[in-house]
Amino acid sequence: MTSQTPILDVSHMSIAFGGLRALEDVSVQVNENEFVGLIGPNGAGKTTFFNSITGYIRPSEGKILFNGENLVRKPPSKIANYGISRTFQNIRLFPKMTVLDNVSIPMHSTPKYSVWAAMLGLPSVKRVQIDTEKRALEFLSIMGLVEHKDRQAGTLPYGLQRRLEIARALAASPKLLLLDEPAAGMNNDECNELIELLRGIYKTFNLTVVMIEHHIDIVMKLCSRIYVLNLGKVLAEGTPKQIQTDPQVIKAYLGERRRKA
Ligand SMILES: Nc1ncnc2c1ncn2[C@@H]1O[C@H](COP(=O)(O)OP(=O)(O)OP(=O)(O)O)[C@@H](O)[C@H]1O
Repeated sequence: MTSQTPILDVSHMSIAFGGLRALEDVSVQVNENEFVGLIGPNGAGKTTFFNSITGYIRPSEGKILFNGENLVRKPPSKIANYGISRTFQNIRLFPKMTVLDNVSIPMHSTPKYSVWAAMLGLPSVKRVQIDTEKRALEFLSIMGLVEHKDRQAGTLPYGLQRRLEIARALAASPKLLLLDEPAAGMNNDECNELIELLRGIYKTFNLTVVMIEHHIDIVMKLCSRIYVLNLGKVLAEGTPKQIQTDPQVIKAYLGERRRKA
């Protein structure tokens, strides 16, 4: 890692659920424009790590700095406004709403008009709504979803719902995008398409990305650096090559996945 100030600086963070230490003394630094992987066995604490950054779980110890701002004790809505968006392991869309509306909603989180203007139906409100729809369609186009724009989100095949989740996260204009198992449940072809899509949006939107993923080939292809969590602790950190050849990582995680593959 270079010596620049990290955009995300998590230091000595611990989280316990009753007697279970889900995270223990975890320190993770991510530089601007990095694409970082977070891997590890089931129950290692990866999603808990995302939940703490996004304000869903409060750490018992440690600091979470984003662009120098301490996120600990801040509510999820405020953290989202700082420029952190995420997707969820269990897809969280509005299933009864259209695909287009699912992407438009995050753009309304900071409306560019007053309540009065909206109530009076002023032309400025209409203009903002047209702009919002145009931008939402652009995100759908990037994610290959335009042809499905009028469908109810819940009726999309699983792989497309995952893509829609990413489009939604992008619509909030994040600086930092947290992807929680974006390839879960996808077949090989879908995984290959996802790699290209993620590579594209990472470059186009100048993003910083942290991705949890069990498909190791996806992590190895996209990430320049990887953290490995095991039993709530950072087991290793390094380049894909370093991680793939680390005996501790092979023992705790990669060996098991290779046997399954
Ligand atoms: N809200 C909660 N209450 C109690 N225990 C929890 C809670 N959330 C997570 N845990 C526990 O904390 C540990 C870490 O869970 P976490 O979901 O972060 O793991 P993970 O690495 O994301 O696993 P997976 O790869 O299976 O998604 C697990 O033992 C889990 O059962």
